[in-house]
Amino acid sequence: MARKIQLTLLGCGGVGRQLLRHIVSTRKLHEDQGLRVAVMAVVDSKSIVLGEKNEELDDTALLQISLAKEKNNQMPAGLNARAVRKEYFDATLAAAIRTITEETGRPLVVADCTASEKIGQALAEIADLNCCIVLANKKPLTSSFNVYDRIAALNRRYRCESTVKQEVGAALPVIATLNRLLNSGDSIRKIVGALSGTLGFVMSRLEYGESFSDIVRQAKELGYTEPDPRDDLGGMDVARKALIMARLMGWRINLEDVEVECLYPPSLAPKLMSTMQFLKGLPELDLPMRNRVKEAAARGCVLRYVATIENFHCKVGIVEQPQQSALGQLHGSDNLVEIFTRCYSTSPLVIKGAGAGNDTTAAGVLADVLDLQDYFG
Ligand SMILES: NC(=O)C1=CN([C@@H]2O[C@H](COP(=O)(O)OP(=O)(O)OC[C@H]3O[C@@H](n4cnc5c(N)ncnc54)[C@H](OP(=O)(O)O)[C@@H]3O)[C@@H](O)[C@H]2O)C=CC1
Ligand SMILES: N[C@@H](CC=O)C(=O)O
Repeated sequence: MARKIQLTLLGCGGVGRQLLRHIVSTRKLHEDQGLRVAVMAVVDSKSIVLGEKNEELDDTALLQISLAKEKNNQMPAGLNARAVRKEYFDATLAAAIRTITEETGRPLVVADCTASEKIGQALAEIADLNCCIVLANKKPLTSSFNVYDRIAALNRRYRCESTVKQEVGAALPVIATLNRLLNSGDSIRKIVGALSGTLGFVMSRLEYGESFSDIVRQAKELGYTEPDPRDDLGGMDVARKALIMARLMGWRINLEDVEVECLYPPSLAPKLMSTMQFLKGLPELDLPMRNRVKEAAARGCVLRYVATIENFHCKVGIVEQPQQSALGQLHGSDNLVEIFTRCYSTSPLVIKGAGAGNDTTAAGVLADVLDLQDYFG
């Protein structure tokens, strides 16, 4: 009898849809390992789809959901499912999760693949229900300590590898590495990293003379950017990743404490225009960016968007790097993290690999879900 990991998926956008496909395509692999990922519910911003009679959603339903959300952003009609409730509110999310755990009498993994800020409160309530939580969404871990502490209290029953290094799959575990270092009593002195697939892609493409606005558009098409690319270009996405690492080290700091360099002017801010209007306005940044790249090149350097975490301070912004340095050599959406500790003092522990993308992020989420298998008897 296979060990069943019950899962509820929150968010069925680029990452969530891909996660459903990964779950279906890895059935045989997991079966051979005596495991089954049983998707009990899929939730988007408007509805929740639950399996019939507390049963999991079957693979046909999972693929139908993934396809329909991709095609027209709607949950499909005529599913073999118990309920599709419209007008779904975050306030009822924890109640729905409680019902699933009570009715099935089994624990549940809740995977947050939304980009929602508001969902943090519901996740904190879900954490109180003793569920396991997996996050691709960085916002719940970077908002108030009321939410953070309740999720963090789950200890080994929450996983967030995809928030920091979405490409981990199973290969580049930054969070797991930090946890191992901390648990072994090593002290982390400094972390320096290029943590954004989008900004890595943008900075390295600028070296080939492409225009800033074109590269950003490509990054969006490739699924590297956040739903609103201003989260990336404004530095907030990198700031959140830095904050997640800082809080993991026990620092009681907030997003406002992170020093952030924003790459677009206030005239293009979200409160003034939509994402589409922003993309249209981006060419005004082409020339200043081109000049900045040229000036750095005259000094034998390239531009990289770097996070530095040191002495209870996090800073994210563009830094000129010598072309031959490890950061200067990064290409495309590759990310790189250098961790300096008592044990790794002169030669840092380095983690490097391919950057953002829905496929790799979903694989990272799935790896985190499977990592929780010991909680499912
Ligand atoms: N793409 C990448 O490379 C990486 C992404 N991430 C993170 O993964 C997360 C998902 O990204 P992505 O898939 O691109 O985002 P999308 O915007 O494509 O999808 C977000 C999904 O969340 C749903 N949603 C929004 N609010 C709620 C809510 N309150 N309750 C339930 N569902 C909700 C949306 O519903 P609806 O469909 O109805 O609009 C949508 O299905 C983000 O937090 C991102 O930062 C992390 C690492 C890498
Ligand atoms: N937009 C992010 C995606 C993952 O966090 C990035 O570009 O790195």
